[in-house]
Amino acid sequence: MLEVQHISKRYHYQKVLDDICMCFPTSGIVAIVGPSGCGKTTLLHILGGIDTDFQGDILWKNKSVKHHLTRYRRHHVSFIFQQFHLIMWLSVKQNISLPRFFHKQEKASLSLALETLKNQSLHSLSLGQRQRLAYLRSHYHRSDILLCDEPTGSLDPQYAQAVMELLKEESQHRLVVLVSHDEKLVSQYSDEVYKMQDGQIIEHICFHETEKIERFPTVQKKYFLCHMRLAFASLCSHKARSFQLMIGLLLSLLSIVLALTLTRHLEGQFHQYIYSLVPASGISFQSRYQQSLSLDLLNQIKNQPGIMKSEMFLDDYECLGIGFQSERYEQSQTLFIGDDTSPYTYLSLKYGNYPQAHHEILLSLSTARHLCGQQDVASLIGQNVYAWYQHDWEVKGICYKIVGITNQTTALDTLYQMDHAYIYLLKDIYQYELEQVSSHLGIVYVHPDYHRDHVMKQLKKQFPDYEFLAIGESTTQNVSQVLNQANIILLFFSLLAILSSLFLIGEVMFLNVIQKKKDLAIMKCFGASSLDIIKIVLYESFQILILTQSICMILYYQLIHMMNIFLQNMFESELFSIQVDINIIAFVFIVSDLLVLISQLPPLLYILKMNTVQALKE
Ligand SMILES: Nc1ncnc2c1ncn2[C@@H]1O[C@H](COP(=O)(O)OP(=O)(O)OP(=O)(O)O)[C@@H](O)[C@H]1O
Repeated sequence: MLEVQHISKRYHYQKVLDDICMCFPTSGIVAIVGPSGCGKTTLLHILGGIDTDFQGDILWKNKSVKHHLTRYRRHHVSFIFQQFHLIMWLSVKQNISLPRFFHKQEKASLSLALETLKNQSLHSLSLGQRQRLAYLRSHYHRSDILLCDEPTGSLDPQYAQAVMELLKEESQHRLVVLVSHDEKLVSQYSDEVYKMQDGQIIEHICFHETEKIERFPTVQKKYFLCHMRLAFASLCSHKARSFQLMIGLLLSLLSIVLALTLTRHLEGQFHQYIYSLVPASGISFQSRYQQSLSLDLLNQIKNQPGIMKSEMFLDDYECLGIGFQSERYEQSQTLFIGDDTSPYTYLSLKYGNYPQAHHEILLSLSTARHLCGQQDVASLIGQNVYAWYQHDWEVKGICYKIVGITNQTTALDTLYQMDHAYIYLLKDIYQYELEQVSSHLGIVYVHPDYHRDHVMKQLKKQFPDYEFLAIGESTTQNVSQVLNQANIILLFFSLLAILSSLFLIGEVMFLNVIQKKKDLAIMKCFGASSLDIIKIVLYESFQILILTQSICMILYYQLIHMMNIFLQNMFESELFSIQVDINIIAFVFIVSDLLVLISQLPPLLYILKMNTVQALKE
């Protein structure tokens, strides 16, 4: 079944194998003997398909396998190495069953007193125990060919005999190729012997005709979970490094999800905040020719379809705020009030009624709370407050009666009153005629059922001498622009952070592969293909990533919750609250998965190019 034709091998200028031709039986023990350095191990590596750099050909069932050595090795060969080649970061049990991670095999019974060893640490095993372990591992893959390099070298005579007995039994069902210096054991157990010297076969002795049994390769199946388990064992073998890597990755993932969530949500909240300062239904107007506005004009505009309220701001009068102080204005006792004239018709009332007279006012709920301090807000109903106005350095107060409190929380403290009420009240205390009122800026509010742009178009048509502008639009645009720029900068830095930590993962995995290349080569000798190795390395990275992403998710939820509590305490309002954004998490996690995949290219390329024989010798 197995045949090698004209095999030659050079190491630089040294010819190690010189035109070797051999034909092996299907079963039985074939020994290769010769002095040290004659090329036995090199020949064994070529027979096993782990050394691919040679001249000549290998035939399996009369077909050349020179170009399919990986498949040939995985399906038909297993090894017992002179240096045992155990993987120190796997347990005794995992080492013995290594082939089962890559092949579907029946579970072999533990013999050779290994039952007692399986719970021991690998480091505590003696040389003999390790060799027995190496034997048992080869037993787990019932391959067609078992290649043994000095399988009894480290065993005492009693165990050496036991191993040879087992190999003899094995050789009933498969071909056992044995390299040994023990002439007694070789002559006692071998069916054929090849003698080598200086890289050549100098003698072939056949003791017994071996029976040719036709064997078929075992059914092979790869398990996702097996790769996962090996990846996890590898991850645990360098806990401190994995932990550091996870911390770095966690910080960058967390910073990017938080940065994106904050910018995305706060942008919406800023817009809401701006709208609460400058209502989205407002249109400001002024004369194109700098003429003063009149109450007549205001009433005309108010009668246009879609207009809820019109108001004008007096040029030289400024509202300073409200307070309970009736004698004189004192800044410390006065609550600053925004120039809000917005209509109250559609605001829902928490307490009291809508104003029926000029000196009656409504307060927004937040304003009422600020004004009454510790007291119950309902107690404000019916109370008098003084609104202080300034004109020509003269401050005068108007007495208002609080008749109601709305449900509104407003960004600026706000009072609502009847149309033009303050103009009539100021007229009385400052003693001016309505005709003398000077105002250059007016404002109209559009009914919620109407579209502001349409109403503005109509107004422009009806009042061509006046200029109409949607309130807050340019502010909103400016804020959007600033927020967008901040977004881009934040994104850029977060991306840098994530890229550097992913680069770190790539680098760490690359070092990991270099450090473990011997172990990976051992896996290759026991049935792992390059793809299996690649999967193990990839799964290890993804285990780190998924673990980190899970922690990141938990911390993200907690941090958002804490931030909301902080923002609510700071602004004393629920206006600023950040929502957990699953889309952002999904987006960041998918991008990081892709980047991890890309960062794994260098280690994966290294695995593909790895020289198994060289790696085994390290
Ligand atoms: N990677 C290598 N680079 C250069 N020379 C090598 C390399 N590996 C083996 N050799 C040389 O090839 C020759 C054959 O080595 P090999 O290990 O096959 O001998 P061997 O017969 O198995 O020896 P032993 O019985 O002592 O194990 C030796 O001279 C060795 O120095």
